[in-house]
Amino acid sequence: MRPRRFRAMGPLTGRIRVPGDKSISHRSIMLGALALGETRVSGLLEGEDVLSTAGAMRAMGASVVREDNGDWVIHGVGVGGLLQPQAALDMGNSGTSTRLLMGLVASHAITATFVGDASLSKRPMGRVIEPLSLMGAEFTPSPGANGSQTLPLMMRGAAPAVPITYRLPVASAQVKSAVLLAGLNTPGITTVIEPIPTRDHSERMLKGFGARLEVEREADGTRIIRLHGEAELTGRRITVPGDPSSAAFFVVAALIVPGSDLVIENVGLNPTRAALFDVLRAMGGHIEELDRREVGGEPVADLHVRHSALTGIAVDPAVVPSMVDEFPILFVAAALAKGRTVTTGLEELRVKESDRLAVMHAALELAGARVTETEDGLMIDGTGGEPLPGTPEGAAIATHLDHRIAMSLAVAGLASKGGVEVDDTRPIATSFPVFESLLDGLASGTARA
Ligand SMILES: O=C(O)C1=C[C@@H](OP(=O)(O)O)[C@@H](O)[C@H](O)C1
Ligand SMILES: C=C(OP(=O)(O)O)C(=O)O
Repeated sequence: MRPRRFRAMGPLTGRIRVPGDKSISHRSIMLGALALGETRVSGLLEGEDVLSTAGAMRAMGASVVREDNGDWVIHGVGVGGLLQPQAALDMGNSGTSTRLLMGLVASHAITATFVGDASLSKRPMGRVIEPLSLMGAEFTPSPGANGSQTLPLMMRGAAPAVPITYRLPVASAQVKSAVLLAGLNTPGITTVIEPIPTRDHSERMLKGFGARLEVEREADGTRIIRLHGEAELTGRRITVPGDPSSAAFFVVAALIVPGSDLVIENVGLNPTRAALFDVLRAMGGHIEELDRREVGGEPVADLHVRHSALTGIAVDPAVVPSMVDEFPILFVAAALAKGRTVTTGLEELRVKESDRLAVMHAALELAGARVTETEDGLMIDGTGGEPLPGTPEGAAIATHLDHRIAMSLAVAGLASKGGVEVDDTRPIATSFPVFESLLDGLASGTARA
């Protein structure tokens, strides 16, 4: 464990840049590993989750190499060409690696065992086991596994796999992507019906690599995604935009720390990801988009954020999929806002790296905030801008191997009287390895002015 007390510091000013998007980084490596020829990725997130994906793709035959200039170069095996891994695939803390790679393995004639850390080993895999079994894959729980739907799991892919039409029972980009990736090496057309739109990086990137994929939108917003199987993918150049889910921590920090005036450069603003910024604006946050442009086929802007007086709101549950990872940090903003913030429709937060409703409830209360937990959300009565008391001496926030809990409470510490003690900062490296150095740079005034 690596504990740390995060304390109030001066205003956040200057310009920073956050690392590459985690979702796009995973997919760059996976699709590059299935393509023919070279894929060159700049701005790849070098977080532990993405490195788990890189390790697995190497174990299945792809060459994945980091060059001295920071670019990552991938030489793929071609769709259908994945090799039998010689050892269990260690997915660490990463749900995205696990579920998407299960999709890839499902339509190859190979057997793979997936293992993960204590957090990942509790997360539900039934949601991918169901559609991938319909496609022909077979799953065997390892002896001693806790039930049949959690890691460790052994799976045997099917070749040829069976194309399916699958309606997503849960709004999940990971499940959608698992089925689409399995469809790549499946004869015929694999169809995913998505009643509630989720992040669309897989669709954008599959097309970019040359797959035939069509998206139809129905009047009620349902998306029907059809992927033509036995695809041929061709290597390409990818520039990964900055991760909005990482930028979120510094956006909220600048909003709640008096005097702050911060520019966060190169933030991905794909509409299926960016709802947090709209919610914070509706709460009174000054967040301005500068120089809107396209990077790697994704909308990007620099965000100019200034300290703001926030007001609590009721968050529309319709936006949940487009900010699903941002609720822990939104809860921190709510704890500093004037009045009550009400969130609903957040059942999925209970099956992330931790139960993010229960853990944020306990964490914010320990830091002195007023929080009520419901079945599907939190209600938070904010301080109206007054700093939180902070965690008492000798008590620490339990982060439960969840990077977003650790970073959210670190930000809460910046707006506290006595500081917030986080029990373990190590999980931060899964998605945002330079989080603490960026924060410390801002505190010491070394961020670029
Ligand atoms: O597809 C992806 O890259 C992701 C999808 C989301 O998960 P779900 O699909 O389980 O909601 C998100 O929470 C995760 O951080 C990344
Ligand atoms: C839920 C997350 O990631 P994953 O599902 O890939 O572990 C996250 O990064 O917040």
